[in-house]
Amino acid sequence: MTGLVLAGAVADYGSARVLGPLDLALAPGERVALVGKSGAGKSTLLTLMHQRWRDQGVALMPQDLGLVPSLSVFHNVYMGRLDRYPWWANLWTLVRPRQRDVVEITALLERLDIAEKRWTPCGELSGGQRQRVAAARAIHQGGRVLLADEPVSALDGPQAERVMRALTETYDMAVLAMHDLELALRHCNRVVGIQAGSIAIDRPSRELSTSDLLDLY
Ligand SMILES: Nc1ncnc2c1ncn2[C@@H]1O[C@H](COP(=O)(O)OP(=O)(O)OP(=O)(O)O)[C@@H](O)[C@H]1O
Repeated sequence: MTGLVLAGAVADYGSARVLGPLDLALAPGERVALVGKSGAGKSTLLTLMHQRWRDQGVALMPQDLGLVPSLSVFHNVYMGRLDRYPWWANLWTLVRPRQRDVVEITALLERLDIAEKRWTPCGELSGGQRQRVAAARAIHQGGRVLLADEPVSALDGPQAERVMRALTETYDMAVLAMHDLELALRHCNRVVGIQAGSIAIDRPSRELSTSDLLDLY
């Protein structure tokens, strides 16, 4: 499997440059923690990666999660694979889900400790529960690379560990915007630190401690 390259990435809002120009290459096996203070440009960079790599098999877990509140947990997770099935199969699933999908999605929800809410509408879940559903949808989707914007920000310690493990076990390549530096260093093998729209640090996690990253904040 080959890697992915983002070259000459630039983002402007009006006349203000908020990111770049910057280059970033992602090699197979790399799980990158994107760190930096609020407003540094992490979400903007993830958005650019999503746009550039859209046809490369990208799963996106956005900061706002993008769930449909009126649909059940099961159906929101199912949506990760909507484009794999014909329209009539998707429509049928709304009314009568196929047993094999129910079994597969239930197993995934059990892994993320949210299976008991399988048929609950997402609009009736807590923030942490919704975040686990969005993680399950990203895992169910599959693909070459995961882009996730603060995927465990609403979860307590053990839940965050569980979700980070599930995400990084599923995807060979990933870029995850993270605020919890210890969690980032434990689950990602490369750290890219963003400061004022530029790359200030780009090193393997094993060479870093949380104190090395504090200058970014
Ligand atoms: N729609 C927008 N219009 C104008 N400026 C924007 C817009 N979206 C983001 N910005 C600006 O771009 C910069 C980078 O924002 P971005 O959301 O990428 O930061 P971030 O590092 O992801 O922050 P956080 O950790 O708070 O999510 C910020 O200065 C922000 O104010």
